[in-house]
Amino acid sequence: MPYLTCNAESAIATCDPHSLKKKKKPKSPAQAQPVRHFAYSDILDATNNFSADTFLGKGSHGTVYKAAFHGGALVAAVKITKPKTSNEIEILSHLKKNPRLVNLIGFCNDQTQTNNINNNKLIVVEYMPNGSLHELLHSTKKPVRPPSWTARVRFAVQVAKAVRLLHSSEPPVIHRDIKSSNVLIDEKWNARLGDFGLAVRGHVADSRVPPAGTLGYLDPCYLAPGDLSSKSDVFSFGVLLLEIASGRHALDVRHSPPSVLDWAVPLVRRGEFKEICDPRIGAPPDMAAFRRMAVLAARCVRSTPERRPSMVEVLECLTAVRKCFRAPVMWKRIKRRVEIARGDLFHDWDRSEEVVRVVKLGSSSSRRNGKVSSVSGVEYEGGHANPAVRSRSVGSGSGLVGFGFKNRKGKVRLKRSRSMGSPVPLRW
Ligand SMILES: Nc1ncnc2c1ncn2[C@@H]1O[C@H](COP(=O)(O)OP(=O)(O)OP(=O)(O)O)[C@@H](O)[C@H]1O
Repeated sequence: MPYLTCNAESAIATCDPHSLKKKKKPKSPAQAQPVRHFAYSDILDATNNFSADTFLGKGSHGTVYKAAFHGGALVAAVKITKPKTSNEIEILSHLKKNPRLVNLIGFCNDQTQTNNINNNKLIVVEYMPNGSLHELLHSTKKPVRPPSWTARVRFAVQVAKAVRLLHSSEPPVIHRDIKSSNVLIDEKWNARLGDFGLAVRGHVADSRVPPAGTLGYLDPCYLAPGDLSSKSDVFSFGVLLLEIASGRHALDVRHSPPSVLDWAVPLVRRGEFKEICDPRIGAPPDMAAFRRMAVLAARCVRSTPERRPSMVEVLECLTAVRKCFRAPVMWKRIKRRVEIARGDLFHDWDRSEEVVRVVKLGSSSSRRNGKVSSVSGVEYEGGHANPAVRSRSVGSGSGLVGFGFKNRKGKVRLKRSRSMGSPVPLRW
């Protein structure tokens, strides 16, 4: 029987039912299929001529439609993008299909036909029916409830698995655009990493691609092609982890500082972990495990890339955290009582209503009403009504767009957003 220790002060012993050997599940149809070539006419049929009711969404590089092939026997997502598509096909076709990725099903390079849509190539990927992690975390639509702690940690582990897989493939793949809107949720409510439009394959030292990524998630040390390493993905993952823990956007001008990173890392350094917890669901029952997760996130965003953990270490740590969160209910109850008895519990999460009930110390200090400073060069989600920054990718396989500024010769140069700041160096 394996024993799991969360930390020295609150060591708990748990029987770990998850370490028991699981039966290998049969592969999903998409995993078993080779990459297919689609005729443009089939795509037109499947998307009903790219009709409005098949429209799934629009990113900074293109549009995505839902496609039903063979009378609905195969439901997929068709992405029409200009600069990113070829790169995405190239990257995905070299990766083994994996349940943690939004896998490639096929593509259409029917030159004569696709001329109708400005020479765009089309990529067909697995359809993710439950939207993105960004929508789950930040949707204000009722009755959408924010994900529970168990679900959040599960999503974090699943994304970490996806990134570890990319970094350990031969040659390694660096995603360069890890963010909540690129984490899609499949039919079983599992997270998968998608959008490989900015990904780079091969040995990094050879890479000459200009820096690219999304404001708020972009590694501030990645300023030139030679700076790229897998640790840039680790940085973006750290920001994502803070977003998952706090429910705050990576950048949100309603807050000061607007960057989740600039706000959360000092709290981690001061040991104010409960302040980081998403107030909509309150502190998790296992604060020791949460602390580990928050410290891990802070280590991922360290200002020195070499001092950031590898994705192997990140995954190991998150897997341990997940086990604490999945500890049998009886153990959780006992631990919770101990925490209450010693005054360690700040919030009580009433599961039936999923509302935050303050048990001790009155209400938590508000972190939503801070003075807001503006962030230059960022786009607001849903126009001016919502000042949360819409996290759009910048740059492409061929150049950096949007995040930089044009000099007199018209060339785009990288501009560091003031709102990003550089992460506070950590001592642990
Ligand atoms: N495989 C898919 N299944 C279902 N919906 C998808 C799929 N891929 C993308 N979408 C949806 O389509 C929309 C646009 O996705 P896309 O990847 O082009 O842009 P993005 O990630 O939102 O932004 P950016 O291009 O800046 O990274 C998103 O809302 C996303 O949820």
